[in-house]
Amino acid sequence: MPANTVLVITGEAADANLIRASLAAARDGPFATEWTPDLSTGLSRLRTGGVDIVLVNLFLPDSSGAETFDALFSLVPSTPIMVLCDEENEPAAIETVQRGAQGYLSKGFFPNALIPQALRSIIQRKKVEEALYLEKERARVTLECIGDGVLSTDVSCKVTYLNMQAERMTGWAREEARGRPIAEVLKLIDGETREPARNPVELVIANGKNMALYARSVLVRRDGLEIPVEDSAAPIFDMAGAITGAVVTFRDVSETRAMADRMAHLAEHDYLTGLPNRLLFNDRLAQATAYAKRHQTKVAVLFLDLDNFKHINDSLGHTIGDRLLESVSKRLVAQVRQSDTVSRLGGDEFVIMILEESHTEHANIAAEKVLRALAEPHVISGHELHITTSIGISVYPSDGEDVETLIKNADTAMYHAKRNGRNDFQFFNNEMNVWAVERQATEADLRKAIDRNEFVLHYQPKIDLASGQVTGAEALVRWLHPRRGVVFPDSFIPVAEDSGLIVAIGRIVLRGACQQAKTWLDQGLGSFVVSVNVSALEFRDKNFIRSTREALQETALDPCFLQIELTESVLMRNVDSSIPILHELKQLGVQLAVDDFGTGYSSLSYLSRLPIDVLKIDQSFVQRISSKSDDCIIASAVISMGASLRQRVIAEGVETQEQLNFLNTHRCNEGQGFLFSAPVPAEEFGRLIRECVVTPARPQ
Ligand SMILES: Nc1nc2c(ncn2[C@@H]2O[C@@H]3COP(=O)(O)O[C@H]4[C@@H](O)[C@H](n5cnc6c(=O)[nH]c(N)nc65)O[C@@H]4COP(=O)(O)O[C@H]3[C@H]2O)c(=O)[nH]1
Repeated sequence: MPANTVLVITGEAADANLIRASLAAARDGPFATEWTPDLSTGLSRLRTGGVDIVLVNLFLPDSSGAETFDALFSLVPSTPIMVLCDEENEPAAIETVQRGAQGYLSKGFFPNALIPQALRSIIQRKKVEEALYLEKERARVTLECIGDGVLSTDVSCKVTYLNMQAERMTGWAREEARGRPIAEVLKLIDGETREPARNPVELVIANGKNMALYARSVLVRRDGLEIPVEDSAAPIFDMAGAITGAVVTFRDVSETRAMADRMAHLAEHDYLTGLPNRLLFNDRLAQATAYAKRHQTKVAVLFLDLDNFKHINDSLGHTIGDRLLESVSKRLVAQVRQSDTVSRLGGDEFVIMILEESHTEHANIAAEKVLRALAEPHVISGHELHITTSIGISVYPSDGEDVETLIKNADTAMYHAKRNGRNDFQFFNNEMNVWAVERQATEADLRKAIDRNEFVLHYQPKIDLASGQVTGAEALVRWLHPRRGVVFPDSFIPVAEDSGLIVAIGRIVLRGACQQAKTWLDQGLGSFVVSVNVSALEFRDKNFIRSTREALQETALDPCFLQIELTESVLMRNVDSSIPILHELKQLGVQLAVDDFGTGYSSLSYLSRLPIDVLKIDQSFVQRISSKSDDCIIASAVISMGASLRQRVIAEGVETQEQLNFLNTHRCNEGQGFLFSAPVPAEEFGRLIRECVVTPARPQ
């Protein structure tokens, strides 16, 4: 054990010797005793360090009384100082004890055998005190610096300590809070029920175990502000293992809880419209059907698909498309009751769950209201957008007992509503399922057909009614199905349009028709135009112009021999965006024809704005021509409309001589129909031309 160094500062050498002798006799270890006769040499010695205890006589040659002590204490505050005194100086010595001295030693005790022991214990106690002080200081600084609130109580749950963060969060100053019940200072409520929550400190003291706070705890600050908090409490035990109190630490989790709430909301809602997403909708529908089962009620599912959304999105951009979806979702929510759920499944598909009693009158009413509300123009960024929707409705339990079936069947019914002319609603029936299965099979077969190129083109001649010359040929696609044989376009074009496969099929047709026209030209069969039908989806496809150009280039066909037929409804659906596409096509050098003319709602002013070469009167008008029919008036009106627009007019579906006579009388330019020839394969068409089998038609 290293010797403890004792510095004796006294002007009396005899006293110093007595003490030295006393310490030399120490049995529990050595002392190194040093002596200085006055304060200044004492202070110098202390500055060099290594002194464990100072024994000082307050009355020195260069200093006297309390001043002596103060000078030493201020230099070495953590070194114990004992004052040496005689009876007469005892009051001054006692006073230094109040100023920080460890004690005093009267002259009569200098030789006492207990002195070494006493000094040793003072030295050790001072060291322990110093270590404890540092420990406590470290803990205090840590507690004041950390971002969590820390609060401790005694065993009766009275507050004993709050760190600075706890002061801020509770609104209680440490001094004010001390001694108050914890429930008053740390006031917690259940964030969900808003009932007071039992304070964790009370539970910890009762159970003697650590515990976490209730997950949705909210701290009510002294001024009433509510802060969501999270954390834990732990008991404090004394050395004997008895609980003396508890510490609770808590942290402001407003941001993390808000973030968690946001994440939970996002997981169940559509980011764009804020409506419940598919996940939440499915869950609500499952609950609603379970309720309906118990109470023998019904649930209707309305499946909505916006009719022209894709086109608006493609032509005006996604920002406007998004705003339109927001506008649609607001209108949908406004049309149904609060107990119903409107959800966006994605894209332009929405579903609505309607709770019914025993009938489906709410679904009926809601569908009608939705159709009306959505058809009102949506004004977005200066554009007046018109959109309609098709709605399919399935009803629990008759159309399905589970969520998946109900949505699938409502979707199928929506499909039928769309096919029936859009802007309408349709209840599901079981026959639709058979149809849906067939449709699926057709779609799957069509995909294979594209890969295997199972398509052929038939050509139907167009005849100049005055000269009887063939002026052109309409290319009409046929599908050579490996099992079903020849499939006509009406059976597969709608499926191809709905599935988007029409774009690929259209390319095959376009290229095939250009190739055939070029072959006929090269064979010297005469100069006539070959026309192809182009669906809405192809026409609006951003690559349409490019693939038309490529087909012409690859086949080396002069563009003036190609005609693109577009139905009136395709053109009129969005005239503003149709016009630039039509102009681009015209720039390529191709001809443009309006198919099924008369069935849409084109006005003359619109038509005059379109760069159209040919109007094709829909066959329904032609076929109703008879001597007494009023339809004759329409047919003649359409012919004169074409003439006034300086466009060639072709009558489609000419079947009888009577119709032909009528058309000739009204100076219709061209005709097409079974009277001249049905659509035929390319070789046969070539033969027809070569052998002049097509009957020239002269007015009779
Ligand atoms: N009752 C009657 N019908 C006649 C007469 N003359 C011709 N037809 C038929 O009327 C349809 C005329 O074609 P469309 O109106 O463009 O109507 C076409 C067209 O909209 C569509 N289509 C045909 N080929 C294609 C194609 O390659 N692409 C696209 N997108 N659609 C096509 O399928 C529809 C039906 O085509 P098809 O079955 O070939 O039916 C053809 C043709 O065979 C007649 O005198 N009387």
